[in-house]
Amino acid sequence: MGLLVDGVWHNKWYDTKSNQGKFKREEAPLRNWVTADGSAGPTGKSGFKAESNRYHLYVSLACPWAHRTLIFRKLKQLENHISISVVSPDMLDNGWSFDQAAMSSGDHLFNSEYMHQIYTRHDPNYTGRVTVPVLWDKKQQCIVSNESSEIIRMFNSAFNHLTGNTNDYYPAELSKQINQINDLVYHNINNGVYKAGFATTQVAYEQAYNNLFNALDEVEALLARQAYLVGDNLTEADWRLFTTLIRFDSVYFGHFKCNKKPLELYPNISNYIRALYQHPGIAETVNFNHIKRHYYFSHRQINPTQIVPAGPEIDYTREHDRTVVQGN
Ligand SMILES: N[C@@H](CCC(=O)N[C@@H](CS)C(=O)NCC(=O)O)C(=O)O
Repeated sequence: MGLLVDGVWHNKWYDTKSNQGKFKREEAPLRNWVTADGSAGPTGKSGFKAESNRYHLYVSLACPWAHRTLIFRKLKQLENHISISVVSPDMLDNGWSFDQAAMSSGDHLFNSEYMHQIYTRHDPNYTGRVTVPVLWDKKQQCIVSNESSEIIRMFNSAFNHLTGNTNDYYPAELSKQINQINDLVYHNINNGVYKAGFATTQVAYEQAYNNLFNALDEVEALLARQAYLVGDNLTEADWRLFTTLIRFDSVYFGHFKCNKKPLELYPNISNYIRALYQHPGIAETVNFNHIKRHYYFSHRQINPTQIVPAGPEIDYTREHDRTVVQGN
């Protein structure tokens, strides 16, 4: 784990000392948008037109942020249009790697050894963390974006003319409600588990833990009244929450000490997780080998023995009580 400074890799863990033991996630810096006609998106430059086989997605199957983009690639039938490479779950002194002996697919574009080489290919003097997911433009040989919440919005709509898939997970009339729930989920749950797990003071940990379980209680109450986060249709908000929930009992409960209750004990949340898991195409985007191996093996300051737990055994294919959504 580390970062690039002027294009040179430095092995360094997150700095929590300067922030009262709290983990603070940095903003992703590369924020261009692929659009249907190549015009500029809400941020960044123009020139990234949606074209078949022009873009490549670098992901980790362990990472909840990258998982969102894989889900949208699947839901929006983009698999024949956007190629992918999968990094190894082991994120050690050189950061994400393409070690095929350690479960990586290899880098299909450049045969690189490490993910940081993709960032320096984009900018030889790059400074910053080397995160996944990354959306790469094969035409201009540069990174389009390294922000998952924006990559899924591009996938949601920019390629519709190529795929004919017009399912909309961020419909204009629901955008306000979706943004609102995303806000609660992002700060307290998606990032909340990391704030608990990476905290280096008791106070910072307990604060994150309390915020996390309060937010889960809110979600549990909401899911008692309706099938999904924003009514009866699946939206982006559900997929953003799902990638954290599916990792919860296997990783965050133990490794990140988010152990008030496993999600299996929340009647509505557990049914909801199964409904999303069983949605066509989704189960094949979930890989518990990568997920467990990444966290338990890579975070040596949290788990110095690097032993990967054998359990838990949870059957996500069991029946659920959510209504099946047609169309989306
Ligand atoms: N804001 C980014 C966050 C991505 C992110 O933090 N990914 C993690 C993996 S789960 C990563 O690559 N971390 C490496 C690091 O922080 O050095 C997004 O949502 O795309």
